[in-house]
Amino acid sequence: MKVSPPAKLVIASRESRLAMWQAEHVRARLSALYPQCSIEILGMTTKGDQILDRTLSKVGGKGLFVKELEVAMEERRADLAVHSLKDVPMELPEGFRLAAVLEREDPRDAFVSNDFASLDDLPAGAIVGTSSLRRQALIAARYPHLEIRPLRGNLDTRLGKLDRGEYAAIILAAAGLKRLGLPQRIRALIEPEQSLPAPGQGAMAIEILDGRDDLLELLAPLNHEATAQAVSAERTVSRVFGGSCQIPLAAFATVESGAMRLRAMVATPDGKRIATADANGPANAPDALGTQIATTLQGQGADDILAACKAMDAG
Ligand SMILES: NCc1[nH]cc(CCC(=O)O)c1CC(=O)O
Repeated sequence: MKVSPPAKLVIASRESRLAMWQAEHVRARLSALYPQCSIEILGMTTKGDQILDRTLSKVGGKGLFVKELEVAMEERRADLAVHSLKDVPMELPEGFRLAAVLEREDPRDAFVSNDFASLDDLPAGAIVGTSSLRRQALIAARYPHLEIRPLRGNLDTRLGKLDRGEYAAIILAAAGLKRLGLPQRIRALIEPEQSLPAPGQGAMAIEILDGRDDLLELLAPLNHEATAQAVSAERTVSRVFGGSCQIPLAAFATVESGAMRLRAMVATPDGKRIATADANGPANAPDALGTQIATTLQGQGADDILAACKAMDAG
């Protein structure tokens, strides 16, 4: 069936350079599919972008990056919103849904430094910047001699702090650096075996108002089935453990010829206690595999680990 697009579509996006790149990417793909449709990008600042001084988890979490965009869709100032899936809450607010998940970029974490080639090369006491509890726990577990300090802000801000010498090295998502045309900043890619990615890392998602079935059809060609299956399993794991970014949690799925491999991890922020799980299943039943992995993690004491995280957070 031939889809007929409206005369005009508006994409809501955060204003960071990465968010704008992603919105522009979606705009270009939609323009190629629907050349007669005029597509605009509505850039906006979210609360999450404004809060740079506190741990995000303490002030409201991932929802802070998407709320303003959702309001724009509710008020019909925008038709769709483009997000880094990693920043999208596990449960969307009522009235919204994901319409498409785009093919994943490199899901790995990247080691970025001006003076050192890899984590292995850092001397004792070297300062590593990351505000991700997942990255913090994984580094603390393998490199207890390094000092981890918070690092917030958009990618350019973070790179600026590294370049001013505030850190010996920082850890960033490879996907963001590649999209911004900064792959040369990556000194080493950290394999999933060493640093298991966060749920959804490297994937973009398009969110719409529930009920905009006109858009669903229009956006369907942008959906990448294997990526959608993988991130669905990853997000199920996160959902089982409360879906917050207050706990160090990783979940990473790969799909090949209809088969999925899902790996997941929960840890205490100091990396002293870690539960891991690794399982295979059919790619077309991602939620079942996600639930199964979560159960395995629970069998390894994940709930204890989470209780310990909460106790540390309160203390
Ligand atoms: N937490 C912020 C965030 N959300 C998405 C990305 C990068 C792109 C992606 O993972 O899709 C980043 C930066 C980072 O983690 O370094």
